[in-house]
Amino acid sequence: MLRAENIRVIRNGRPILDGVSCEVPAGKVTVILGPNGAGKSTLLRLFAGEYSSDAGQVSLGGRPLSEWRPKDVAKCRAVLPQESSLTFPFRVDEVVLMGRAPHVRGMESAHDHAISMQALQRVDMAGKRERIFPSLSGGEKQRVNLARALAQIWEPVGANELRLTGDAATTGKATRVLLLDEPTSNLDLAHQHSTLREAQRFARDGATVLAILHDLNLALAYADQVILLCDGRIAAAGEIATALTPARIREVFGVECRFMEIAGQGRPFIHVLPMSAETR
Ligand SMILES: Nc1ncnc2c1ncn2[C@@H]1O[C@H](COP(=O)(O)OP(=O)(O)OP(=O)(O)O)[C@@H](O)[C@H]1O
Repeated sequence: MLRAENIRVIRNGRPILDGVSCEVPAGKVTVILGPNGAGKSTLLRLFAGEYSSDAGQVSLGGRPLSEWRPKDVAKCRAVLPQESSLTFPFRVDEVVLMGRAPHVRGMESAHDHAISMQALQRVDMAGKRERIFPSLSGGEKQRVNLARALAQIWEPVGANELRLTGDAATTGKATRVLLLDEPTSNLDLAHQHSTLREAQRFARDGATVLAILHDLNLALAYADQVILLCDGRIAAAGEIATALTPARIREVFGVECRFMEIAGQGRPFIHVLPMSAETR
């Protein structure tokens, strides 16, 4: 479980997150939604340990992130960034194997290779495992990076090994955290869904999954919980069915929409109504 308590982040003298408190539970998919500039990536990067806050605290598994040893946290928290900066001509399978680095002593084992191969299969890239990473398309790179993140947290690491405190320690649960910054942004329709199904599979297996999405319909299809950000503050948070409503969407995104249902399809979807000339 991840927790943010009363977070304030200031950039250029201006708060870009202010008074943000939220919980991201294990076993669920939590999606961060909000307009451009709302603070979504900033919040995710705090949980990823890439930023620190000017006030408040971020904790993982009941312990402040600042107290985690980097080598412990790398065993149980994987991050899919928005863009890959990898330009060296590594092969695809080598890139995925890098995800196993926190677990490797000496050389990678046959087990590490097997995990990397399974992760590549999950993102439908096993057939391109010998390709040179920088030569891949944007969407293919994104899927390989997802495989690397999945390989990193493929297996739960025991609570004792991670020296967990609080709830996580008393229940003896292992912690796995998957942080996804716009994981579907470069993907075709089928791979958008398979990526989020994979994230959902990890969550159902006990992992804490937090993803930034722009597509409200993908959020409705895969999220259990949402954190709706607007101007650096939380506009709504909680179960998606109660937190995401047409009124909130109007308030936060400034668009009119209807929730529609197809009989037998389970979750509703959103139909955004065309903007009138006055509201444009
Ligand atoms: N280093 C920085 N210096 C100044 N302003 C920053 C810095 N980093 C972020 N910001 C500002 O903070 C706000 C939140 O940025 P953030 O990237 O978290 O938004 P976001 O919700 O992820 O947006 P998007 O949907 O466009 O990706 C934006 O207005 C951005 O310009």
